[in-house]
Amino acid sequence: MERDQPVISVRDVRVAFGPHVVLNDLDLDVYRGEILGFVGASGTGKSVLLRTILGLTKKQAGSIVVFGRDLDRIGDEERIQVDMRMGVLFQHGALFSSLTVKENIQVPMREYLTLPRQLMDELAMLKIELVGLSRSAADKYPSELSGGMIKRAALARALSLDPDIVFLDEPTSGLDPVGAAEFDELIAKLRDTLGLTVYMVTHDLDSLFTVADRIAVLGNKRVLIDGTIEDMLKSEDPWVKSYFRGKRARRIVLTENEPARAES
Ligand SMILES: Nc1ncnc2c1ncn2[C@@H]1O[C@H](COP(=O)(O)OP(=O)(O)OP(=O)(O)O)[C@@H](O)[C@H]1O
Repeated sequence: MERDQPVISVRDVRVAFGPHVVLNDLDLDVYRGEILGFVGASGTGKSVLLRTILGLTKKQAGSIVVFGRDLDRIGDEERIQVDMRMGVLFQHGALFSSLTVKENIQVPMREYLTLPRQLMDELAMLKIELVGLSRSAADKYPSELSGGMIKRAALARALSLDPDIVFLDEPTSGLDPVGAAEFDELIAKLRDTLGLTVYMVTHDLDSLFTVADRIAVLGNKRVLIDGTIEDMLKSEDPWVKSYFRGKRARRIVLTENEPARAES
C-alpha cells in the first residue's frame, strides 16, 4: 500500500450551521488503497464531514483536495470527473423503490455517460456478480430483497462507474452479525482486487477490528486521533478508551485471540 499518497486531504475545515459549529480546524488524510474506519459519538459530525467532502454541504473555511485537485479551484467539467471517481453508499440504503436492482445500478451510468442499453445491461450484470448477488436479483425490486441484498445492491450502484474511492455510511447497520461479517469480507475483497480506497463511517466494532487498516476518531469538532487499532487501544482519550476498551470491544478482542474460550 502506498502510504505516501493521500487521495483525500482535508485541511483546517470548518463547517457551521448558523451559530452551531460542527467541525472546526479539521485535518484528515485518506491514503490510496486503504480501508479507513471513521468513528465518533453520535451527532459529532461524521455525516457532515462526509457530505462536505462530497461537496453536498458547504464549508466556511479550509481546503479539500481530492486526487490532487483542490475542489474550490476546479471548474464544473473537472468537478464532474472527480465526482465520477467517488462512489457513495448512504446510510439509509437509498435504492429507488420503483426501479429494479439493474435499473438502480444504471442510474449513475445514465446520469454521467451515454451508453447503449445492451452495454449498460452487461455492465450492471458485472456489478451484480462483483458484489456477490445472483444474476436473478437483477430484475427484482428493493421490496423483494433481504436487508443484506439491499446493501449489496446499493454497493453495486456505488461501484457503477468504477470509482477509485467508495464512501460507506454505516454499511453494516441493520444487518445481523453474520450478514455484517460477510459484508466486511466483501469490502476487503474489493479493496484487494480492485485497489479501492474505502472511507467507512461506522459504529460497528467488529468491522473496525477486522477490516479497517486505519481508524480516525471525530471528537471536539475535529479528528482527535488517527492510527491503527493498536493505537486506539493505547489511547488515553476518555471516549476512545471507553469505545475501544469497553465491554463490547473486549469481547471482540477475546473472540479474535481465543475463539474457543470466547465461544464457551
Ligand atoms: N443541514 C443541517 N442543518 C443544521 N444542522 C445540521 C445539518 N446537518 C447536520 N446538522 C447538525 O450537525 C451535527 C452533526 O450531525 P451528523 O449527522 O454529522 O452526526 P453524526 O456524527 O453523523 O451522527 P450519527 O452517528 O448519529 O449518524 C448535529 O448536531 C446535526 O444536528
